[in-house]
Amino acid sequence: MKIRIGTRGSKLALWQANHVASLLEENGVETEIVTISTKGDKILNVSIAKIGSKGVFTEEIETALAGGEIDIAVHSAKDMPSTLPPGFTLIAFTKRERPNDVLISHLPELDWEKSQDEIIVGTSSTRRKALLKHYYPHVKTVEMRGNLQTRIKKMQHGDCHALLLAYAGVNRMGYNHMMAHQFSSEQFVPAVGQGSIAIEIHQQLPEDKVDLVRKAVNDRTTEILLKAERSYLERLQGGCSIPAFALAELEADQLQLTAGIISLDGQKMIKLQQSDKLENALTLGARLGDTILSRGGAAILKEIKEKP
Ligand SMILES: NCc1[nH]cc(CCC(=O)O)c1CC(=O)O
Repeated sequence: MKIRIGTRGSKLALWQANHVASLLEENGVETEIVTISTKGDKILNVSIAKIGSKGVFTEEIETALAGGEIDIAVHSAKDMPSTLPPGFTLIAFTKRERPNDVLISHLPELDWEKSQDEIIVGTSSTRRKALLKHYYPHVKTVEMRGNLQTRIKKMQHGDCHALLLAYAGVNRMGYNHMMAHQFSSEQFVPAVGQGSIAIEIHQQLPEDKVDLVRKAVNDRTTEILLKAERSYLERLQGGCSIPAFALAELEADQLQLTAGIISLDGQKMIKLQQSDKLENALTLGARLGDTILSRGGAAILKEIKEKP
């Protein structure tokens, strides 16, 4: 049997698609990679938060899934909205690697925490901007869009001193030598799904192909962790553009979910932790979402929506 894999064309996306292809091929499945360009790839001069619509990196790929041109789509789990359009589901998640954020810089002498000088960090993530304002108010941020390679070029041209990125992407692209600082996931709680790769399908995909893909690609533990995180995000009714964060971890045989939301100016942060049994991943996420909404989260979301 052959599985046609749809992906965006950035180097990170292609790395991820190739990773999934090798997992399938190790299981004796033939693969073909089909590259698809999305709105998020084409519009580079506007921040994702401003493009506004959910799924800016997924729409064209979903059209190909629905049309049967591809069997599965490979995405960074983080880029997937909590609610997919009707007919689409995520059927597998690769084993999550380190979920934390890192600072990378081309300046070897950058001692970023001690520096008395003004430091400019490139990022377009509302979560990262707000967390920087919260913990490191002396740091300035500049908008930074485009794929990793484009961002690094912009940094080297002087747009910023450092970039705030996911460890996973930096590691996949081989930029570890530029890491200037690693944030702990307790301080900079990651975005929902960060560090894992998700497989999306349209419901028309035959059962035997679904089983094959799940068997070769899915990591059961990661799937449970992301279920809890995504259920939290769903309660907040947000995609990757709201400054929310969540990280689920296994503690003994319990699921521990740390989640929250932060105002865009970094002033108000709500961050809570709850635990439950593994089989209650969905209700854990939903319950923590409700708690966070009622303890000020709803007000923060309202403020963000009303911001011109
Ligand atoms: N929004 C872009 C995006 N989507 C996934 C990753 C990194 C890889 C991952 O989290 O799995 C990145 C880049 C970044 O945030 O640094």
